[in-house]
Amino acid sequence: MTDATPLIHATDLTVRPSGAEVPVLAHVDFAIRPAEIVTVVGPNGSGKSTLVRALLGHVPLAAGRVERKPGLRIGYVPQRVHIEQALPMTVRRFLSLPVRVSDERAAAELARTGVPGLESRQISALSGGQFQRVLLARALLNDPQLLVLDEPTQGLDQPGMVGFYKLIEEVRSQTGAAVLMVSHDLLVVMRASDRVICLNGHICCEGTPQAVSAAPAYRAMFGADSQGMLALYEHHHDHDHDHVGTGAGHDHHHHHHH
Ligand SMILES: Nc1ncnc2c1ncn2[C@@H]1O[C@H](COP(=O)(O)OP(=O)(O)OP(=O)(O)O)[C@@H](O)[C@H]1O
Repeated sequence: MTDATPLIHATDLTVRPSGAEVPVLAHVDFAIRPAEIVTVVGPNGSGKSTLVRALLGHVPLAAGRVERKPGLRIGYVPQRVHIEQALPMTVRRFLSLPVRVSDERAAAELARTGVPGLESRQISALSGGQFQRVLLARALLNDPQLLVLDEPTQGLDQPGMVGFYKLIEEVRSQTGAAVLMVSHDLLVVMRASDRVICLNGHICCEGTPQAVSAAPAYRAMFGADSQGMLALYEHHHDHDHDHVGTGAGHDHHHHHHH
C-alpha cells in the first residue's frame, strides 16, 4: 500500500445511462496509485466496463466525481472483440495509428511485449495471443502512467493467459505504469493483482487477492470456483492485516488462518 497521490480518484460514483431504470453503478469509491495493479472482477452486467469508461471520462455521471491527475497519460487496450481483425493492415502501420511512431520505437515495444519482428505481418494473420501483445505494444507507445485493459485475455488459452499476465507484471516493473484491468479470468488475474475489486453494481468487497477470495460476498458471487483459488493463496497468506473494504457495508472481514 502506498500513499502516493492517486492517478485517478473517484468518489461516490453513480452512473445511470439514459433509458436505464436503475443505476448501473452506485456509490463507487475508487482510487488507483502509481505502479499498482488493480483488477475489477464481477459477473456479466455488473458494471465493470461502465466503471472503466466512467473513470476515463467517457460516460456522464449521475452523481459523484472523478478526478484524474492533470496530464495523465493512459494506454488503453480495448476488448479484442471490438477490433476489426479483417482490416487489411500491417502491424507496423497499426502501431502508427493514430499517432506516427518511429521504426525504432515500434520495434522496441514489440520486443518488450514478446512479439519482436512482426512489423510486416498482417493484423488479420496474427494469432489471438500475438494480437493481444501487439495491442499492448501499441498502448505502451505513449509512455502511459496508467494502462487500462478491458478483458485482455478473452479467447486466449490457459498458458496464453498466464503468459500475458506475467508480461503485464514485467511491464509494470519496467515502466512503473499502474495497471487497471477488467477480467473474468479470476484465478490467473488475481495472482497478478495487488488489489482486487469485486463489483456488482456497487463494490461488494475489495482488498488483496487473498482477502477478497476469502470474503463471503466474493464466495457468494463466484461459488465453488473460489475454493480452489483460496487454496492457491493460503501459503502466500501474510498475517498482517488483509483489508477487505466493505463498499456496501454488508460484508465483513474474514481472516483465514491455517
Ligand atoms: N447505455 C446504456 N443504456 C442502458 N443500459 C446500459 C447502458 N450501458 C450499459 N448498460 C447496462 O449496464 C449493465 C452493466 O454493463 P457493463 O457493460 O458495464 O457490465 P460488465 O460488467 O462490463 O459486463 P460484461 O462482463 O458482460 O462485459 C448492463 O446490464 C448493461 O446492459
